[in-house]
Amino acid sequence: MKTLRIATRKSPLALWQTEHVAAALRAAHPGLDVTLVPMSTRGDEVLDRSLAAIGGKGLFLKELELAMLRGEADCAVHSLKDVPMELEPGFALPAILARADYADAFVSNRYAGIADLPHGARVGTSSLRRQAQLRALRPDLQLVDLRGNVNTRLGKLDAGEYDAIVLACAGLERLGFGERIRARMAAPNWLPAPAQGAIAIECRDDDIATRELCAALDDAGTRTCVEAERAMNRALHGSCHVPVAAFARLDGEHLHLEGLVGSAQDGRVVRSAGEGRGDAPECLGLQVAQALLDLGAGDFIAASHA
Ligand SMILES: NCc1[nH]cc(CCC(=O)O)c1CC(=O)O
Repeated sequence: MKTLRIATRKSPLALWQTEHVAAALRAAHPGLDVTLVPMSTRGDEVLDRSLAAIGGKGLFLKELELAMLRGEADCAVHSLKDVPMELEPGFALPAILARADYADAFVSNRYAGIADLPHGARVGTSSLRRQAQLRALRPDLQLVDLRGNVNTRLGKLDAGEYDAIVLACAGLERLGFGERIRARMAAPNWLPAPAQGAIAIECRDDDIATRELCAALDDAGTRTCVEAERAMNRALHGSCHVPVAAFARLDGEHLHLEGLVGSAQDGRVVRSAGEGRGDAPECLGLQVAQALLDLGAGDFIAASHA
């Protein structure tokens, strides 16, 4: 019997997502023996500093990639929004699964939505993208850092540390916390992280057998949309240092992309949108990135790197 070992982070969300992929792989390939290889990453261990400060999202991938290079795992499962725009050389994404809800969630024990928050309310989020959009909507809010996994963040909200927090709907739904979503924060008023809600499988570029097994789970429509979003972000030198948001949807052959770049400092945002063909998502990503730069997005990007 063939076996496939999947490396995963140990957070409850990562484990849920990897179990989900493992079940789908078993269903697609009866007789395949799929096992999990749970691992700790630096991104999970260092919780007292912002992700941007300790080196960005690649931290969640590195240990898993090393395990694949050492031959201890065949592939790894990630939230695609945590995968850097430039994949490490020698690796590929043989499957991007059908996207779950892409939207963010307003979560609070007292208020129904952003508009209900009293003046100066404390809102927890460490995402620069969420901070920039919150500042643009409500300059009076007090934005407070909030790291840790989804369960930890909900725990801090319940302990009264925040009036509200913002999380991804997908992560809440997957962990069975869907009823905690007080309001969906969705396009066009509020944009998600590029690829939010999409799960990806990563493996070694030269591991053809693993690539073929995983390819059975690929969702072409999701891949098209997230390629446009990621191409836009890449062209803007997006990382977690720069507040960039993007959302694409495919309507037949037409691909629509909305993008936003914000300033985490002062609540200024620039937005743009474009339409293109579903067979050329990167072109559309570049086009919307250029439109954002023409509107002055470069100033925010330069300021974030200063
Ligand atoms: N930043 C961590 C992270 N990475 C992916 C998700 C949600 C699941 C997804 O986007 O598929 C989350 C939690 C959150 O932002 O609330």
